[in-house]
Amino acid sequence: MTRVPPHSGPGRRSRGGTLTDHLVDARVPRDLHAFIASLPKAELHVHHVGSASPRIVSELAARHPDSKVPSDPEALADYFTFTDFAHFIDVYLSVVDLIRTPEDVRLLTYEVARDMARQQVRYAELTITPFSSTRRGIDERAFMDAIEDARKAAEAEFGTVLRWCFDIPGEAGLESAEETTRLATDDRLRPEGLVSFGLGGPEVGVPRPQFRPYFDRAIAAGLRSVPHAGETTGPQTVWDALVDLRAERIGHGTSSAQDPELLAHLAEHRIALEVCPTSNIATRAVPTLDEHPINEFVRAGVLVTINSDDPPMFGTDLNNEYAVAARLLDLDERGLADLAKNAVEASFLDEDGKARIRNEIDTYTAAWLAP
Ligand SMILES: Nc1ncnc2c1ncn2[C@@H]1O[C@H](CCC(=O)c2cccc(C(=O)O)c2)[C@@H](O)[C@H]1O
Ligand SMILES: [Zn+2]
Repeated sequence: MTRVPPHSGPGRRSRGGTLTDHLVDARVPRDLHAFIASLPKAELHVHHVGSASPRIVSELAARHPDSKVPSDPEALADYFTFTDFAHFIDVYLSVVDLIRTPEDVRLLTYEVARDMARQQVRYAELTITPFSSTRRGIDERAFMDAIEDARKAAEAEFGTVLRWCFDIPGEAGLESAEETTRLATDDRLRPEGLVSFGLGGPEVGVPRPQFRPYFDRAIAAGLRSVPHAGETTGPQTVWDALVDLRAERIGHGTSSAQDPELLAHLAEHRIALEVCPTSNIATRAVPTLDEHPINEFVRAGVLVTINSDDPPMFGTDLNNEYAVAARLLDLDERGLADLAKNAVEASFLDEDGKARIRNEIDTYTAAWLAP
């Protein structure tokens, strides 16, 4: 197995910069960017289709000219500019429509793993929405085989360990909840890599409690509960995710900062927030990075993890999200290493696997700081 060398960003724009140039913050010292690039990491909140690189999306758009997704990378960057969250979901679904065959699924999954390996991601829990693919005609058995084939190839070739989170696209209603639960709990179908069960899509008009019976079935089948909550709605949505869906982690949880009692509860019970800073700006969930509540989370003692959500769509990658966190939290190398270890702690990897990555992080950081 060969380690994929770190590289500076997710790809090169035709005008010579990288997709994240406009986000790489000059206020973060260059050597911190270098430290981050080779820092071993774990990622807990990142979406399958949302991670399709511009190259993959362009290639698939060229195969399907009937799609409204541009095949030109330059036009694609403009296409991935959103006026609000609903607009983001529309664009997201237009990319979902490009994934039409099991081979598309396998290619996408393998290439996402390659991009992660380039950023020294040792372990990732990738959120997949199987309902969105099976309802568009991809055979369920072929879908599972495609993601498992890519997962095993990526681990063998890149050393990146992938696990799956299957999530319900909440706005698609209880039909999608039933289908997602069936795919996640039927022993003849559920893939070996499946570890958790989530809930994504718009939160407005999609109350969490209605999904309790489905999360009960998923948890009874041994899956861990990790719904999105508090991304575009208030702290009550986070409370509902904790109480009704028995969430062990919260996707985003941005509005938790509005409720000191909720922050104290999250901290006391070590319920991690899967924070995705640039996502929150790109979807307009938070107006500007300087207004992001990540500092409130840290001050309250909440277990904060850093994630990229849908990196190419948001013109970022995981390394850049760590650089954003370094600036917002004023972190040095040790602070960044602690962030990386938070994600390891909050992951559903077994204890041996956690110890292995934690040791890698500590060894790397010590070597970096050695005089
Ligand atoms: N930041 C995010 N916050 C929330 N979700 C996010 C985020 N990023 C990515 N997602 C993904 O977007 C999907 C949305 C899919 C969806 O809403 C929908 C609605 C109606 C029909 C269908 C369909 O497939 O027929 C799908 C979710 O499954 C989720 O995994
Ligand atoms: Zn998400």
